[in-house]
Amino acid sequence: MSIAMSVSPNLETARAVASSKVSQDPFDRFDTSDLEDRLDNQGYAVLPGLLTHDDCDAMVGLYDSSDGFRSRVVMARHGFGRGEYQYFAYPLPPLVEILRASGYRRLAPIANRWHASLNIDAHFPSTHAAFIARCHEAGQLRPTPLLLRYGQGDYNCLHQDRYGDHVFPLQLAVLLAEPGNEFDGGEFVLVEQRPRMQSRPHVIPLRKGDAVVFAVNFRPVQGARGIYRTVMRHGVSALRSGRRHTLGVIFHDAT
Ligand SMILES: O=C(O)CCC(=O)C(=O)O
Ligand SMILES: [Fe+2]
Repeated sequence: MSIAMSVSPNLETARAVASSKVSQDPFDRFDTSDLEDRLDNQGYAVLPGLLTHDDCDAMVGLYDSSDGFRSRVVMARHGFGRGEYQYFAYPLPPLVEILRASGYRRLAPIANRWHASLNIDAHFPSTHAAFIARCHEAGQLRPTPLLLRYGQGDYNCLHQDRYGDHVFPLQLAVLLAEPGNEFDGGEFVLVEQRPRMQSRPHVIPLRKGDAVVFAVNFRPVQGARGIYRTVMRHGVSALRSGRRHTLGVIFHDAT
């Protein structure tokens, strides 16, 4: 039996769809200034239907592939929660690559404005290739986009995805399964820690294919006496049933 025949038809389809040339930039449908307003006002923004259901299914189908990933993490082993994820290896699937390059291009001006408002020196170049070159020069060489998989009772503890000194302050997660149909529970949660105040929770309702763009580690907030920063963490509440997958796109690479 040839190697190709031993691969399941679903996996074959997933590979074909996920590696086919992406003709349309998924961000084209969205108004960047609206995205910017929402990020400024709340530290996150939902992009409804960033990916089609077919693209979501193709991404999920990649999870069981024996190649294309650099490592697999079982969350309970590290106290990260329950469930598992895999980091993609380079070269990334074309759809992930386009989300990373195009997402970065749209978010870099916002990241630069956020940093300027908080008097942080780091300035982000306009292309993702230039930013990744900077990460690689600093020894942050390993790709960070990932696929996550949760089953009943699984959850993801509040965390921040920083992987070295070079941190791009915004990231993206795409929900690849339909709540209420493929799973219940498993809600995306952001917690915002405000200086000398109690922390504020945000539960972000997402449907299959929706993306949430959110602050990696902190965001600027306009206060009565100037701009201050709040610390952001994200996680996922426990699934009551079913199976939930997400695609995470982090723009910096890891040491
Ligand atoms: O599964 C989720 O919704 C959260 C994924 C996550 O932590 C990430 O993309 O960084
Ligand atoms: Fe994360």
